[in-house]
Amino acid sequence: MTTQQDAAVEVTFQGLTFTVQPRGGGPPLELLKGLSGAVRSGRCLAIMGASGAGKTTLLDVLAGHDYSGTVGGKVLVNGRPRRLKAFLRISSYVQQRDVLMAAATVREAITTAALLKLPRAMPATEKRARVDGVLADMELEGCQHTLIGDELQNMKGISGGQRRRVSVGIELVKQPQVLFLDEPTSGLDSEMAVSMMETLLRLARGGRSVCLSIHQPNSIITGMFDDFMLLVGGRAAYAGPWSGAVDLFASAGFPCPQYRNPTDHFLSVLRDAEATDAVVACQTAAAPALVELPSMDDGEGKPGGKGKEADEEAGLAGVAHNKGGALEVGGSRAWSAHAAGDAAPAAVEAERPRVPFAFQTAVLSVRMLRNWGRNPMMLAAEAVQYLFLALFVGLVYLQLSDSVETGVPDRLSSLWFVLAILSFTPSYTAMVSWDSERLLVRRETGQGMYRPAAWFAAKTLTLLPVSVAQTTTFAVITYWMVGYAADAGRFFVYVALLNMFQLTSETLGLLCALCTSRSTYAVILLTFVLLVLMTFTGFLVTAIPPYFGWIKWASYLNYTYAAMVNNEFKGVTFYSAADVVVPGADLVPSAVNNGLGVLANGMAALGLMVATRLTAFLVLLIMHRLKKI
Ligand SMILES: Nc1ncnc2c1ncn2[C@@H]1O[C@H](COP(=O)(O)OP(=O)(O)OP(=O)(O)O)[C@@H](O)[C@H]1O
Repeated sequence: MTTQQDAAVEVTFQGLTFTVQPRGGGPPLELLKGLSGAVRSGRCLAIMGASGAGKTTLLDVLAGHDYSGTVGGKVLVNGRPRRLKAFLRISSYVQQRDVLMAAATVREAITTAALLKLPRAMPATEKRARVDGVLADMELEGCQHTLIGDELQNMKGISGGQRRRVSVGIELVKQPQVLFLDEPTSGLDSEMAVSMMETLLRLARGGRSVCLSIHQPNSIITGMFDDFMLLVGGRAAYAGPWSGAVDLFASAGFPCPQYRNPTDHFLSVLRDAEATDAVVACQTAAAPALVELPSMDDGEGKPGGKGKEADEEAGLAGVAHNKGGALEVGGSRAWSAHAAGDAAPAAVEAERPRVPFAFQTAVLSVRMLRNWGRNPMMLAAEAVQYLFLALFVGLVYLQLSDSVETGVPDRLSSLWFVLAILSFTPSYTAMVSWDSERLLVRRETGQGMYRPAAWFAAKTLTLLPVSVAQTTTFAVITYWMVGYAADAGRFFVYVALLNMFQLTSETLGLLCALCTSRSTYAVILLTFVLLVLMTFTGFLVTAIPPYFGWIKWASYLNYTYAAMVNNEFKGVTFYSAADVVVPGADLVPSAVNNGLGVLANGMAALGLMVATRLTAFLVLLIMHRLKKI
């Protein structure tokens, strides 16, 4: 795999600036201050600097990753303005944090990436070969069948170094020509860090352009750098071949002491503001080769003479022509248009998924099912929870009588209690589940691996049978233990109403989680919404103030409760202490009786279930667009 070289791609940047508006107000912050350099084919550019120097920001901007600021300056791909959408197709970005599915094995994680990232038309044997190649390249063959795991979930798995390799491997399946990595060696011991660097160097030598940020490299690792960029406060203290860095510091008056790791020396010099200014001034004057941009007038201005293929790969061929078909590669018109496009975050388009929606949904469904299969305790805990709550309700209201004095109020409160349980339980479960998936969905949809709609469809498809099984079990136990009307028709209506209700609650939990950036906020929002809705079912408050009247009509709790009460009371009789027969219909409290029958209330509940689901779907799409998930 490392030997495959489609086309050499060189990314150059000149006068790159990045400015953000601080959230707390104040003047704009310039995080990158006129940086120039190049990520060259077959070479490895290492970016170093103290914490907060701007390494991640630079990688984000170069990789075209999601950012919320204004970019200035030029980013060229093989000498031509970068077209972000096309560039994302030929490049990959491995972020600092490993966001992986804990319940997948190493091979499964890379296979899923291959299925979703590679064209559907590619034969399965070829995809398998690609996965094998990645496993070999990343030296993961020995642990390919080991679970990735997660300490927080108490799931034993692969080591930290192997996790980093899996993250890189997931990006390598599409054989990117340019690879950006944010601190690929962080958290690894020195031996693993060296091994990771060797792997990356091998990839570079295979024809890729590799750009990485790094912290505290040891001398073996620094010996592997081809090109080097040293940042200090968003400025470049050095940008050029690694071999020239020591000389530059020496010429600025800061020679590296013998036997000292040069990178340690550089960082210690840059701690002093005056010394930093001296080094930056020296660097500006020296302008090493790395900074020089290829000639923009030269359509073949790229290494290896593979300009045409590389341009096509970068998607540049189309934009390089004006309306008349004449080349406009170096023209300022074309240039400024693209620079502006890159500067606007809204224009950042992720790589388009190349596999059909149905296939994405199928792959994700299999992964979700496998996740449940590997976490039997998760499913079992939920089942036990429903079972326990059903038995609890059954025992509290065991075999209610037909007495007007006791049976009627207890029936009303038991039905309300059942709904209270099915309001909180599924919604909180959905919220917790989204919280554990949020980062993974963000990374994968952000990279265009699949559409958010495919995730939503897979979630709905896989969740539905489980929810129905859980709720139906809950309904059967409560119905017969409590002793509601012994009538098959009423029983099935009860089961159907509870299933719709459970799904709406589950969706409401997801909706609250999608609308908020943190689980804490989601809990607050969901609790508030549910408590408000529960207040106005007619059970807790009989005379609802007119200004709150509208809540009742928008509440799925109101319709479901009214349907359940009508289903239980209408057409049956109850007995008072004086043995007077009272028709059940007369015992439905006026506050609960909303004037609609069982069917009409059920249809309203169904409509709200669909509406809530659609709203959650739309919010997911909007949040994805706004890069907020
Ligand atoms: N959106 C933002 N708004 C304000 N300041 C920001 C924003 N993003 C980054 N910064 C600031 O920009 C500086 C550079 O951040 P960056 O994450 O690029 O540093 P870094 O060199 O990668 O640091 P580290 O090595 O600790 O990861 C930091 O001071 C950071 O606080």
